[in-house]
Amino acid sequence: MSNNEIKLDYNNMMADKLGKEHGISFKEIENLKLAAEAAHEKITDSNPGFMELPDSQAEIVKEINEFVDNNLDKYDNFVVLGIGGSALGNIALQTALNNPYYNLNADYRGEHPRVFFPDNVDPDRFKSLLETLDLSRTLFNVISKSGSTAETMSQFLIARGQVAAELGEDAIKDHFLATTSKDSGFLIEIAEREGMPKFYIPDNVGGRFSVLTPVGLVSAAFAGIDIEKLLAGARAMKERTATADIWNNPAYMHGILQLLAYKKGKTISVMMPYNHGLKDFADWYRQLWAESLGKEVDREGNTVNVGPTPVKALGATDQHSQAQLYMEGPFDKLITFLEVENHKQDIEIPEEYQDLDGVNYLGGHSLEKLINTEKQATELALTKRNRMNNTIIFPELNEHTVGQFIYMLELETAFVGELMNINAYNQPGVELGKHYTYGILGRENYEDKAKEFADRPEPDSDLII
Ligand SMILES: O=P(O)(O)OC[C@H]1O[C@](O)(CO)[C@@H](O)[C@@H]1O
Repeated sequence: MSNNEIKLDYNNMMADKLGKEHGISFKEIENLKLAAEAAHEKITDSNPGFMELPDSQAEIVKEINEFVDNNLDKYDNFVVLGIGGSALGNIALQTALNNPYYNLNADYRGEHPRVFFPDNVDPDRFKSLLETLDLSRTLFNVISKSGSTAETMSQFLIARGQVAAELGEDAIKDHFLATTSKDSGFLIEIAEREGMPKFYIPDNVGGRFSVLTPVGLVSAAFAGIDIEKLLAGARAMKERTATADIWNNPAYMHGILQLLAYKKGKTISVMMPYNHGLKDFADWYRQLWAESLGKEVDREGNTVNVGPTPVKALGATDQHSQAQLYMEGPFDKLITFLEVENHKQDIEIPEEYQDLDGVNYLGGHSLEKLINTEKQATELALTKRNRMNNTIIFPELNEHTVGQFIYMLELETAFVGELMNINAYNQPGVELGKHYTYGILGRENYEDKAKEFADRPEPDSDLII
């Protein structure tokens, strides 16, 4: 096992640690062996688009790196306009792999631009960003697979309007690039009309599985992240997880444990990194898990209404916010810790106040020692209370380990989808709310939704207090 390999420690999921009621037996895992083999076969046969990415991106990586090299000196700011799968992976990569103060400190950035992910359509947040940036030194990457997401297209229209007003219509092509489907949606049409540079999202890769396509790779490369190493990490995990042998496949084993936990009533899957750099990967995981596995019907069309609820937490911060609930509340959670053995930097706690025993024990330790000890202490405390927990261990946080992690979680999601006999690649449940918005805002062909909204029952004022 190489030093740069992430590992799964699932000791604290097992019945010998947690007791029969709350733990999992080897037999329960073994009983899923045949189902796992069948799921493995289905996945390998259908070969979902995300599985090809570690091997198929060499050309596009070259193209992205060339584009970045040719454009670095033109921009001080790089802004991602996108939401959901078109933003979360980008944010997670930036938080995990660049210095936390990258945007504030030119020494950390070198020749690379500041990066911004407005993500939401909160007017205060977006207007303030545009007021803050020098638009003549800003490149916007408009990312939308469908090319029609209301939030992203609104952000684009506003930013486009301001660039055109300040710098002229001819400047649009120099300040916007489009990352979208090659053959469908409105964004590709706009990009062509404007002469904007374009990167394509493969049709067979869904938004939440797309961080290793230009969706995540372009902003990462602009921010100085080594995208070849990222893909090499994904490739290493792809090789490791090519086996149907659940005992040697961390993606499948984590998936099986999550499924067994769900069946035992632990319907909440908490991801809790003890490393601030991984906090936005817990957010990325939330979308991946929720949209993929939260489904009304199974593959045969039977109503099943299934799906674990993914929750993000952060150690040590949430020890002072959530730990009470995790320790003593309902037995409805499985906690996956993310631990980084060697942090990028460390800092020693000075030895002061030797006469104060509530403070003096800290001196001489480092913050890495403190945060990793707190993780181990929380892990033991939870285990003593028969609370399911397991850990994905990163030897270090770097492109290679992050690439492994992304691929592992994506494969795990696809695998659990197969075991649950649901389609993990669609998200029909998000449409109705979008359609009401279209109708209310006057989009053509959504008049029935506008009418349904207008005709909705008046709220009972007695119930508004
Ligand atoms: O990339 P797009 O098409 O703008 O979609 C953004 C997000 O919206 C969703 O379709 C949900 O509304 C997600 O699945 C997707 O990641």
